[in-house]
Amino acid sequence: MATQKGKKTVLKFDSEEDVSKALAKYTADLSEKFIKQKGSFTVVLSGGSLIDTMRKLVEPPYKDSIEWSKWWIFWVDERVVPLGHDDSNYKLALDGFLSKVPISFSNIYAINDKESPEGAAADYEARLKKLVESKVLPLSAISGFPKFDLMLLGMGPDGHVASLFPSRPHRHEKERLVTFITDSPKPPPPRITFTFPVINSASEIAMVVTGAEIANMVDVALGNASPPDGIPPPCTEVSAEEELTWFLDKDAASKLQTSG
Ligand SMILES: O=C(O)[C@H](O)[C@@H](O)[C@H](O)[C@H](O)COP(=O)(O)O
Repeated sequence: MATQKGKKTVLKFDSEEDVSKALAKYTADLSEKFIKQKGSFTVVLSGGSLIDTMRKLVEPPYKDSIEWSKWWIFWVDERVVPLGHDDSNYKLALDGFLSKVPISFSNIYAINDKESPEGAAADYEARLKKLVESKVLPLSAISGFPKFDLMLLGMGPDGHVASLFPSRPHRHEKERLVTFITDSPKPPPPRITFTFPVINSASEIAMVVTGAEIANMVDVALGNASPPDGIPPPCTEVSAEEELTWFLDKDAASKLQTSG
């Protein structure tokens, strides 16, 4: 069984606008590569500022050049609220991205918003397992967990990624694909989230991080500084099977050494 993990690249840009441009090109290039390789492109979204930073992807030239019909969309985490609620990551992505491009509705994996957090996590996991059976999602030869082509992640100032928070034990979940939380420190409290075994089985991961308030945690995440409480936060655990690429604007990168 293969055991090799992928590489890490840190890209720094002068502005958030430049991050947005580079992220669009990166995503479009990966879309082309994976569709050529395997006929589909599985993309996992986050909530937060990511969707706004993806705005250049739905503009020319990418809007017209990407083979949107081959895309499959998932969420690395979702707030357990009705899909039409302003807190919903699905609604955020629908309004800012998905409604602007011709991705097949049946390829968009929103959560079941009629379920409890526990039920929604179990339901999402069961649907992922069906996609493994139908060969839409391969299994990682390294971990044995489903392997997505691209995960687009944000990070909180406390070092959380997805809805895996520093002070919550579910960040250590090693068996489940999807777990849940009812007391998220970032509102709203009820959420479901992919677990680290699934996140770290992705071929490619983009960590998209902008703004000065996150600069100290970027320094910790990249191993240049110790965490304030001595406990490595979730962002330090992220790795991809092929490549983890950090997209930072000048403000987010402001605490890094020039060599970082
Ligand atoms: O549902 C969520 O809250 C997100 O998926 C979450 O994990 C987000 O990515 C980070 O909190 C960063 O958020 P910002 O990009 O807004 O800072």
